Amino acid sequence: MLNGSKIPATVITGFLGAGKTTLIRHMLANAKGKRIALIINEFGDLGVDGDVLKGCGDEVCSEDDIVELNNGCICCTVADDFIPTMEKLLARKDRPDHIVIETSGLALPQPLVAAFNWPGIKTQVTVDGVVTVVDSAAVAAGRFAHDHDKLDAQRLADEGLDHESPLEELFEDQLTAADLIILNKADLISAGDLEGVRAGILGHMSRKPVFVEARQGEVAPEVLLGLGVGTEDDIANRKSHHELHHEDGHEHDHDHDEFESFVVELGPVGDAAGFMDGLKTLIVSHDILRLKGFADIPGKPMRMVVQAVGSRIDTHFDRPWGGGEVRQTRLVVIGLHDIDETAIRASLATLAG
Ligand SMILES: Nc1nc2c(ncn2[C@@H]2O[C@H](COP(=O)(O)OP(=O)(O)OP(=O)(O)O)[C@@H](O)[C@H]2O)c(=O)[nH]1
Repeated sequence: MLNGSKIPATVITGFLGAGKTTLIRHMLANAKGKRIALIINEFGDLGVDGDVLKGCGDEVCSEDDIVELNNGCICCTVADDFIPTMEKLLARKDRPDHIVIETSGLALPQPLVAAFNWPGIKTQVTVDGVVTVVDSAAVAAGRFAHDHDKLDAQRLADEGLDHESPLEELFEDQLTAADLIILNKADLISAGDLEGVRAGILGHMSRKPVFVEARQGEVAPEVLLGLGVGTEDDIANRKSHHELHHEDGHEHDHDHDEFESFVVELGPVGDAAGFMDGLKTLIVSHDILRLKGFADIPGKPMRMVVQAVGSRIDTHFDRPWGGGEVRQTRLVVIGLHDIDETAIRASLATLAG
């Protein structure tokens, strides 16, 4: 098959809460009839992103076109999950015009992009480009720069491990793979700080990808789709820390054991405002990296979406609870491996009342 007739696939990566789902929602709402298939991978097993996207009501994102892979990070389940999913997608009679893959915020894009070199895939699909979404406000606040001193000390003591924090390493690996970098959340910082973020990223890179600034993931689909890079042919030049480490002869599996996630199920939240205040304190005191899900607020016909990235919390009511649907509060919590799950569960139960 000629290159021109391959289906283009865009890989959207970026750390937890950077704005990947927001970017995809905006893209779908503005896709102008282009038939897009979505593959969504999440670290926590609650499937919030898929649910948010299915709830958007756009014609281009019918439920049939959304495949959720919630069985761990896509980079570790390429052979078992991703390849079979792609094969099924390609076997469909109504093949999509474009495939968009949202990786989990903890995934390394490299193994996923490399999978496009698998024989059954390479002849039919090409990676149009890797888009890395950056939470510019979090970068400006130093979120990815040596902020986990305890863990760093541990790693420094262990000769077998890299000497960077897991957040910093992952952030760099996701940038290393990028063809296009979206400096998202530009609304939260000054123009000067945004310039600082751009310069800081550029200073760490040997390649020079394209940068686009964004607010609320608002990037025109023509900018995101149609990069035409064929990234699978260049992925060997964009190695992750993990791959470089292996080349040095170290045996250290990339298995996400530096991060932990769990789902908390609660009853109705009596005092929504008090709950959010308490949540903010809890997030800071336990260094929760990401918390998201849905809450049942008594007296409200709609379910409330809860989105926390660091101590920033957004809430909104997205849709009415369905007729046969059990009203329930369900939150996924993600943190570093030593996160105190028992204490967090107990505090959340107390806060919900
Ligand atoms: N202020 C501001 N908030 C944003 C922007 N983009 C996204 N958000 C908010 O950030 C939160 C996380 O956004 P998501 O799109 O869910 O992020 P994500 O990268 O898909 O998150 P994970 O899949 O959990 O890694 C949500 O509350 C969004 O509304 C932005 O440009 N500015």
